[in-house]
Amino acid sequence: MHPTLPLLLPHKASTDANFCGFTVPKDSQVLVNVWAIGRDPSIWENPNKFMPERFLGSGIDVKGRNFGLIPFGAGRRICPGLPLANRMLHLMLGSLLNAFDWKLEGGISPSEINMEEKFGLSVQMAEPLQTIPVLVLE
Ligand code: HEM
Repeated sequence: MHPTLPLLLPHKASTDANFCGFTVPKDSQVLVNVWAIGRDPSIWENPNKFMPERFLGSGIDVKGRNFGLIPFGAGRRICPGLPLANRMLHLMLGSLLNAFDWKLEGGISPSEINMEEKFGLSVQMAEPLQTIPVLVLE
């Protein structure tokens, strides 16, 4: 899993809270490590493997109902742009795949793509993906 914001946005506890036996004092800053949740082998089989087909028929989505996968957060502060992002991503990806045939620069095969990540406030590919679009739709 490759969440855009590996620690979501900083949250603050509005009251003292008990979380899995730990006391979270009022006013603590709380960071949710969704990157680590996505790499937890007790939740995901082969967590480091890029396997989008793992979600086929699983019923798991990114809408904040499955806490193993919350790239948009969850609860009251869930990303309000989720419905827009969800529509735009499908539209953009569908249009790009429909209009172009994609080749990898240097003639490398898809399995050779370096999926390592570079960390910051957001996660990026350590080695940017270099692709060559070949127009198939006039
Ligand atoms: C793929 C695209 C996007 C991803 C992965 C994403 C992810 C996130 C995440 C992880 C948060 C923090 C949630 C939390 O801390 O619990 C967030 C908050 C937010 N996002 Fe997005 N977002 C995306 C697109 C958008 C778009 C398109 C908009 C606006 C049009 C938007 C507006 C916001 C706003 C305003 C917040 C702050 C909400 C709050 O703090 O109450 N996001 N987003």
